Amino acid sequence: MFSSFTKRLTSSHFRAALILTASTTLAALTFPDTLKASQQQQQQQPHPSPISYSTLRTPTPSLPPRPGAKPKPNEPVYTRSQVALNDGTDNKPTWVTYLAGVYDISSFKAIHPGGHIIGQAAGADVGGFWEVWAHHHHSGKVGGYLEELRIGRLVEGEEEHSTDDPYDSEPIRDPSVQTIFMERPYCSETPNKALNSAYLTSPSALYVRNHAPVPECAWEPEDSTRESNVQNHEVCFERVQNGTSPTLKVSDLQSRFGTVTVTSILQCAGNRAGEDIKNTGDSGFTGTPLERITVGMLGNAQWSGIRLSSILPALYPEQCGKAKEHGGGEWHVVFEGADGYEGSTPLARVLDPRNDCILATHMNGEPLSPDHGYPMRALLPGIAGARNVKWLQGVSLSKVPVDAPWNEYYYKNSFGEQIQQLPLQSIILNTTTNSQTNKLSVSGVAYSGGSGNAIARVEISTDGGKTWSSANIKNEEIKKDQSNKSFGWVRWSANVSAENTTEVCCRATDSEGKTQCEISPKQRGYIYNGWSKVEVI
Ligand code: HEM
Repeated sequence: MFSSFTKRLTSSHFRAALILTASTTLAALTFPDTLKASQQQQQQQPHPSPISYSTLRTPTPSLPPRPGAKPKPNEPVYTRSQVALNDGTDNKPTWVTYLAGVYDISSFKAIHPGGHIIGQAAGADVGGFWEVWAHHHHSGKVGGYLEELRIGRLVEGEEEHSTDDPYDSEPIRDPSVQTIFMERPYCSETPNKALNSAYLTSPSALYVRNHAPVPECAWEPEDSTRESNVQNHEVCFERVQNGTSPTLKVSDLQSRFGTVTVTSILQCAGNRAGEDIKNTGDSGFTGTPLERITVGMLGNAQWSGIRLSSILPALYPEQCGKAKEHGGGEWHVVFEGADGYEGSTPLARVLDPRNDCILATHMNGEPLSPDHGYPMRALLPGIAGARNVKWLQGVSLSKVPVDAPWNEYYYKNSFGEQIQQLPLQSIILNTTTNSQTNKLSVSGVAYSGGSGNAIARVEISTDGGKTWSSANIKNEEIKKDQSNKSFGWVRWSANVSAENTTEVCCRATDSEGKTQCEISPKQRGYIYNGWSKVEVI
């Protein structure tokens, strides 16, 4: 899936990053038709430079390259052409280079957490790929592998020097409205104040979890052409019938299937990762910039787009018919982003009209912003953010979940299952003590996650959960639209006595009577939903 997608990449960013830093062998293997054209295009054409988003683009600070593994005494020395010969074909070993080191990844390929795409660097340098998949520069795990895999060094002067920066055209972000964890790939959360200030979260404040640079399709020009570019955006629906893969324009999809607006939270599976570590011990987040995640990888918005429950049966009647007969069966919907990211979600979930799954083009009435997937993204209410693939350019059905790293290695629970549905949740966003009345005002949000059930009550405790009092839920501000369920959040507030109060906690109960537990089970650091607890100073 990934490799077929890679051939369809249109971003000159990606091509440039891969081509200019990888060997000719690699480039010829991966992008046979586009290599020369792309290089010429790079030289001849500056980046598109209209106003609005594009003039606001700024380079993000580059990361220092990972040091690589130390040279071993008397280690062999190789030329780049010798490395290129060992590209894993015809039973030859697979070698790669990084800085001056030569590495044998023949056995490592099979256990690489990023999956088989490591093969794209066979016989060549990994540096350019790691500029795109910059997690290699953050992860504590990569250095140890490099030590193990090192087999020699390059002759002096043959190291690769990256000439292109895939992160040089990121959208500008206002650091005053987001808390930034990583610049490459950009990753941030929304501060409590912004979450607490309105029923709908603004696009500029909404958390961002990118895994690679923002791709070229989102480098959008002037405000005047944003809407028309959305209409002209194309999505490839792979192997629809008789093996054909039609590419359909958004405007065609809209006129055929209509558009709807639904309200839903969007939440990263790693939200509350810091509390998870505090309450249940270390996780994969420990030691990474993401261990600082608090409660803000979350937001609530009105999303407009086309229902997948209309599109999929029309394009994939056979599979959808079977899925309906057998309660969903084995099929998965695979979403491919223009950044190389992929995710999949069971067809049964996406096909059920009650689940409000759409291909979204607008957030709160405006075209999506570059960081939130312009011109189109998957929006699967109640499903972890990681599956709501941004910069959508491909949709397909598969009998197995997609074998991308974000499905196979990341975003899985302790049982090795792909995380899909978000849990019931309530979060305290503000506490204020009034010293005159000796009252504590508490406010926050609650939502039911994957079930889409209404929130029946939110309760507050100031004695560690021995006694509870009900909060006031602001049901009146829920926006009316075409939503079939309650995937949006409710905001709530409460006034409790501040007398001897050192900590306040909250829990939510949904319309089926399900209530949050004090501490939720360990899920490899994901989807923590224990009571939200805040110290009162
Ligand atoms: C010597 C070569 C390589 C080593 C030792 C290596 C090692 C790793 C490790 C340890 C991780 C998991 C990091 C963590 O979870 O903390 C990872 C993830 C990943 N790797 Fe590699 N890798 C190599 C080459 C490549 C290449 C050439 C590519 C792309 C063509 C690639 C693509 C990825 C991707 C996409 C991920 C998922 C994380 C992300 O979103 O960036 N890797 N790799």
